[in-house]
Amino acid sequence: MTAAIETVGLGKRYGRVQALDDCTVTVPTGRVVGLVGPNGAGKSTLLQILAGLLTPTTGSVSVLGSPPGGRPEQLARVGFVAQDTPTYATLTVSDHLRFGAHLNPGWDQALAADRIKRLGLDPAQRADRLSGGQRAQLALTVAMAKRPELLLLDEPVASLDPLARRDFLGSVMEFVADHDATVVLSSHVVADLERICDHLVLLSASHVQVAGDVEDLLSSHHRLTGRRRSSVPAGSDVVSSGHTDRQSTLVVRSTAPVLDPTWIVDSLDLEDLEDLVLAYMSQDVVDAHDLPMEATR
Ligand SMILES: Nc1ncnc2c1ncn2[C@@H]1O[C@H](COP(=O)(O)OP(=O)(O)OP(=O)(O)O)[C@@H](O)[C@H]1O
Repeated sequence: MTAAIETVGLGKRYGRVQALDDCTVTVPTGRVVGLVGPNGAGKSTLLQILAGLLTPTTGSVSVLGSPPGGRPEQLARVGFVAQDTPTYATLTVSDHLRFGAHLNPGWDQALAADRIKRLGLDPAQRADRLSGGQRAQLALTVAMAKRPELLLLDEPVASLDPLARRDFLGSVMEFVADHDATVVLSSHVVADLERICDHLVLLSASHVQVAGDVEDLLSSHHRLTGRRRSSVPAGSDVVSSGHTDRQSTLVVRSTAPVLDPTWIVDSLDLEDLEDLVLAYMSQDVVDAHDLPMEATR
């Protein structure tokens, strides 16, 4: 099956700034992807490359099996809402829908009109008189009514209050369920996205630190508790570590079960996802040699 997104060794340089480096990611179709990373990690750069708005400096990228951007048929398959949820200040809500219909051959007017009605937006209201949350919903409506196979949303909930955030994410979930689309949402905070994402790509300092289905990420990481200076189990990579005088607690990555009897091994669940992401994000990825313990690898 064709991947929704496939990048190999992707890099983007702006002058002296390496915004994205050696980024290799495969996202299967039908996933809701959380693209998570701190400020300046390269999230917007990656999304703009996927949308065909930026050309990479190195590497290759394929979106729905073709190079991004370029041909109109390819552009019609991808919806993109940029970070500042762009709308046209002096155009009304209904102008936006007319504009969308004019520019997009696959425009779904029924979907657009139904969403505007359900959101309680006044079709005659100018975009610059809408609240931030309403503007975000309008931009999302226009992107959804294109009926894209891939929807790219750059920090869509950053400026929304908790209620608007819930409504917005609910709309995204509904769209995914109804149209079998792939969605990528970026955020600084995994807590924003963990309710709806089944796949994560974690960018930090322009590199992909970890990527995969949430279920696989959780099952390939373990929390170990044991005597300080116990050996790190063979085949495990230490993601984070904490120590008291007598005890060490590690989060390790290991695809095989950890069978070392010197450690109590706990599996991770969805509640641990944020801590796991934070450990990677803070580049707390610890080399076993730095640990106050013997490494058996
Ligand atoms: N047009 C540009 N010219 C020069 N440098 C840029 C440009 N756009 C982005 N950068 C730099 O590239 C790096 C990655 O920026 P990018 O906007 O992709 O990160 P981000 O993860 O989306 O950040 P944020 O979460 O703050 O939006 C940053 O160091 C940024 O300063």
